[in-house]
Amino acid sequence: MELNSPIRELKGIGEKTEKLFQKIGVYTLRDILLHYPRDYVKFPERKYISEVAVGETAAVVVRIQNTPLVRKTRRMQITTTHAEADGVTMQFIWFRMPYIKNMLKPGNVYVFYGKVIAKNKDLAMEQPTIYTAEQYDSVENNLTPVYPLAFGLTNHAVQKAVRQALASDELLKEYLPEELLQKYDLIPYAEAIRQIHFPDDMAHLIVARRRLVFDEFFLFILNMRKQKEITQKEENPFTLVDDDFVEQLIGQLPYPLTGAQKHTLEEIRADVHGNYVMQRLVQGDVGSGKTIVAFLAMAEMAHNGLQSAIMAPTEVLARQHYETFLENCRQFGLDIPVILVTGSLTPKQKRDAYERIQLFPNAMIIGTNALIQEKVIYQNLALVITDEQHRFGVKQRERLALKGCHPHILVMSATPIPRTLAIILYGDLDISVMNEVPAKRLPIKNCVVNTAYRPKAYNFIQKEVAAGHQVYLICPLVEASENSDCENVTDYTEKLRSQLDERIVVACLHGKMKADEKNRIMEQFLKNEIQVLVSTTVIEVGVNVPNATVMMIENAERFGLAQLHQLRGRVGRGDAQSYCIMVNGSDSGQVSKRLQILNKSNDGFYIASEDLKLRGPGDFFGIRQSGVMDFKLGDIYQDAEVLKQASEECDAILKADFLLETEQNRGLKERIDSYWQEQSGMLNL
Ligand SMILES: Nc1ncnc2c1ncn2[C@@H]1O[C@H](COP(=O)(O)OP(=O)(O)OP(=O)(O)O)[C@@H](O)[C@H]1O
Repeated sequence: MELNSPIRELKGIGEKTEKLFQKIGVYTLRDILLHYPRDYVKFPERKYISEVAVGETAAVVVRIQNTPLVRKTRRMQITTTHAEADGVTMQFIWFRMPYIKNMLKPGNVYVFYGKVIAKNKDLAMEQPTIYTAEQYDSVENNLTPVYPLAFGLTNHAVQKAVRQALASDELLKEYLPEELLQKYDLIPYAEAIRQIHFPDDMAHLIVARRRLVFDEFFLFILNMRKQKEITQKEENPFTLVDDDFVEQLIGQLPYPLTGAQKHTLEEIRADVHGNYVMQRLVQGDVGSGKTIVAFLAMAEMAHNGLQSAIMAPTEVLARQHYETFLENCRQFGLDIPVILVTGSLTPKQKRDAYERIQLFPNAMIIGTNALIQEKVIYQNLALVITDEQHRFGVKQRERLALKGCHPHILVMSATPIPRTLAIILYGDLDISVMNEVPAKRLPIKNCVVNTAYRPKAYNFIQKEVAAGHQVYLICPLVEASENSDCENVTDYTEKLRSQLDERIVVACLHGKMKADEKNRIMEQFLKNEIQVLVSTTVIEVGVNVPNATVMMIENAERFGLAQLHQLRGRVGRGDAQSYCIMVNGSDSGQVSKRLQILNKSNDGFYIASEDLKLRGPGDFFGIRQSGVMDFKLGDIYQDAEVLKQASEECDAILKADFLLETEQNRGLKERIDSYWQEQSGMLNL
C-alpha cells in the first residue's frame, strides 16, 4: 500500500463507508493518517453503581447475576440485564446486539462504560461498551482519540482505519534531516503520527504535537521561500499611463483618506507602475477602510483598459463588494463594467457573466474563489486582490498562468498580527500596514459582563433600536447541542423575540443556511428591515452595515481575541457611538484576563501583541483561532517559538542547498514536491 492508495484498500471499508470518509475529506491513506483527533478522552476510574450520578460518563464494575434477556419488538431485538449494589439498581440495554446474551456469563465481573441516564426510577446505560476487568486495566487512564466525524461515520470506524494505516510502517518515511531532529529534540515522523492518534500518555502527546507543528510550519515556510525566489523576478508585463486619474477620484471622495490609506495606495501604485509583478500584503485593522483602497487600485486598471478581480472569502462579502463597487462607479461617474461571479448564480447568470468578462477587457470582476475554479476566460487580467485565506500558492498561480494571466497580486488581511510573526508568515510578500481608522469615528465603548447582566442589555438594545440603530447578537452554536451548554442562535432568536418589543424584527443567520437565504437576510439587515440579527460567526469577516451600533457576544470566553476583535469591528463603522457587550459565561481568571485586553483597547495590533504575551506552549487545549491561516495543529501565537525555529532552519537549509539536491535533503525535496498538492486539496482549489 502507498500513501496515495484509496482507503477502500483497508479492511472493513466498503463503498458505503468510503463515501462517509470522503465527506470528511479522507480519500487516501495519507488523508486518514493526517486526519488528526480533535480531542482526547480519558477513560475514567472504575466506580460502583452506587457511586455514579445521572449525566456522568462512567465505567461501572458489575457482577452479572443472570443470563441477559433478549426481547423482540417489531423493529429490533433488545438485550437487557441489570445489577444492584447498596440498594441502587442499574439497567443495561443494548439495541440490535442479541449476541451480547452469550458474551456475558452470570457470576462474572465486567466493566460497563457509557453515559448514565435515568430510566423508570432506576439508573441505566444504553449501549455500554463491555470490558473484562483485565481489558479495562489496559485502557484505564489511556487517552482515546476523538475524531471530527460526518453523520453516519463512527469514531470507532475512524480509529479502526487509522490503526490499519499505521500498521504499514513504510508509509511514514522520515524526511527531516537527522541533524535537525537532534538539534530540536524532535521525535521521528512515524512515531509522532502514531502518538498523535493513540498517545501513550499526555507527555507523549505533547512531544508528538511539537514535532508535527514544527513540520507544518517548516514545510509552509520552506515552500513559501522557494516560491518567493521564483516569483519576485517576474517582470511586469503591463504598462500604465502616468496621469492623475487616481488623485482625481480621491478628490471626489466624500471623506479624506487616512494617512495609512494614502500610504498603502502609494505603495501599491509604485508596485504596479514598477518593473516587477506586485506581491503585496495589506495588513489592515478592522474598519481601516481597505475596500476603497482596493477599489481605487482596480479603477486604475480599468482606466488603463485592463481587467482586475477581487476574490472575497464568502458569498455575502462578494455581494457586498459588488454593491459597493457599483455605487462607487455611479458616484464617480465611471463607465466601468462591474461583474459578479459566485457559486449561487443561476447557470444563465453565470453564462452571462462569463460572456461579459470576455467582452470587456477593462472589467472589474468580483467573486468568491469561483473566480479561479470556473471556466472563466479573462482578457488582460492585470490585478487580483484576494484575502489571506485564499492566499495564492504555486498551484493557484499556475492555474491563472494556464489562462494566460500573470497578474499583480494583492493580499488583504483583516487580522492584525505582531510584526515579528508577519515577517515569517508573509515572507514572500511586501507588507503595507493600515493601523489607522478614519479620524471622525468615535471609539467603541466596551464592557465585559456576566449572564446576570442580560436584562439590562436587552433594555439597552431596545433603546438603541428605538433610536434607529441596529444590533448584532452572536452565539457560538447553530442549535442546541448535547455536548455543550453554549448559547445557540436558534433558541436565542426565539428568546429575544419574546423578550423584546414585538415591533422589533429579530432574525437569525448561520452557516448552515443556503447561500440564497443568507444573502436575503443580509440584504434585509442592510435595509434595516431587520433590526436585531442573531448570528454565528458567519458575519465575522468584512460585513459592513454602518447603521449597526451594538455588538453583543454570548459566551465570549469561547472565542479567540482576534476573532472577538473582528466581531466587534462590525460596529463602530458609522458616525454614531457604538457599543460592544461581551458576555463571559466562565468564571476562570485566565479568561477574564484575556477579555480585559479587548475591554481596554480597540487597536488590533496592540491586542495581537498582548495575545502573544499571554499565550504559551502550556495552553494545549486552549483556544486556537488566532484567526490567521489555518494550520492543522499549529497556532502562530501558542507555538510562536516553534514558528521562529522553523523559520531559522528554513533559511539555513535554503542558504546551503537552495535546490535541495544534497543527499541529506533528498527526503525533504520529495516531501516539498507533494506539499502543494495536499494544500490545494485542503483549500478545495
Ligand atoms: N477615510 C475614510 N473616512 C471615513 N470613512 C471611511 C474612510 N475610508 C473608508 N471609510 C468607510 O468606512 C467603512 C469601513 O470600510 P471598509 O469596509 O473598507 O473597512 P475594512 O477595512 O474592509 O474593514 P473590515 O476588515 O473590518 O471589514 C465603510 O463604510 C467606508 O465607506
